[in-house]
Amino acid sequence: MSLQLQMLGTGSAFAKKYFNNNALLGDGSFTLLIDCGITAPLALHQLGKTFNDLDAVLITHIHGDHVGGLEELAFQMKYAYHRKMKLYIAEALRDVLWEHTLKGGLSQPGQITCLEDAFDVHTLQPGVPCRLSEQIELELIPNRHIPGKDSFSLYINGRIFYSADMTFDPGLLDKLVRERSCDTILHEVQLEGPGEVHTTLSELLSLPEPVQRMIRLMHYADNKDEFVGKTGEMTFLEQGHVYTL
Ligand SMILES: O=c1ccn([C@@H]2O[C@@H]3COP(=O)(O)O[C@H]3[C@H]2O)c(=O)[nH]1
Ligand SMILES: [Zn+2]
Ligand SMILES: [Zn+2]
Repeated sequence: MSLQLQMLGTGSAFAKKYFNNNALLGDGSFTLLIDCGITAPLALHQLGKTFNDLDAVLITHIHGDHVGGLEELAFQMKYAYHRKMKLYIAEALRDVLWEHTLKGGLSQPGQITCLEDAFDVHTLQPGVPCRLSEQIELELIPNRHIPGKDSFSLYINGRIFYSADMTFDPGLLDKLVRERSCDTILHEVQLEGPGEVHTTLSELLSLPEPVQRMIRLMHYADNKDEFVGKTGEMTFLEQGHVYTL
């Protein structure tokens, strides 16, 4: 069963050539937006789409390049399209998203006073697969990104790993490939410098070649073209292209 992946953007948080690393994942009759960053409204517009073309949005963690477009999404759904967008979010992120990110802009006494007034909220528990559509099942995997902040990777249809933002975790990748039938890895990459809160290209290059061949790189800096041909067996995802997974 194949899925379609179209990256709204493939850029790092500070990239200017590329939009924020947000993705459209579709099964033909259902479209999920994975993360909705600051640039998501413009990126979607440039692909000739609107928020009304989406069925649901999922948030991996609370950083502007992953949640900064949610206020516009919620307002457009309420005042232009007159419906609520389904929001899939880890239970651990639910209150943080409202209290620390969205409340200031979205709240309107008597109209929008909580996250549920703005979205059709579906909370997810890590490790518990959730069926989003006939052909999309998704599980949250807690990852290490910013110490002390919750953040999650995604495991889709028991075979596709979507790292979101995370530090290098070769043990997790090895386990997914060896024990959980993983055949596709969509992985963030920091091309230069120490990883700190991300996974570096040199760390990914230490993985066995068969694992590298499963990896498509995303969340990269503006100088990505300098690294074409220097990524071992791994290839770059390009924003806007439609991939069949
Ligand atoms: O301890 C920290 C926290 C953050 N940052 C930067 O801020 C960005 C926030 O979005 P991001 O997670 O896509 O990328 C992060 C980094 O670029 C950092 O370098 N070190
Ligand atoms: Zn990011
Ligand atoms: Zn982040």
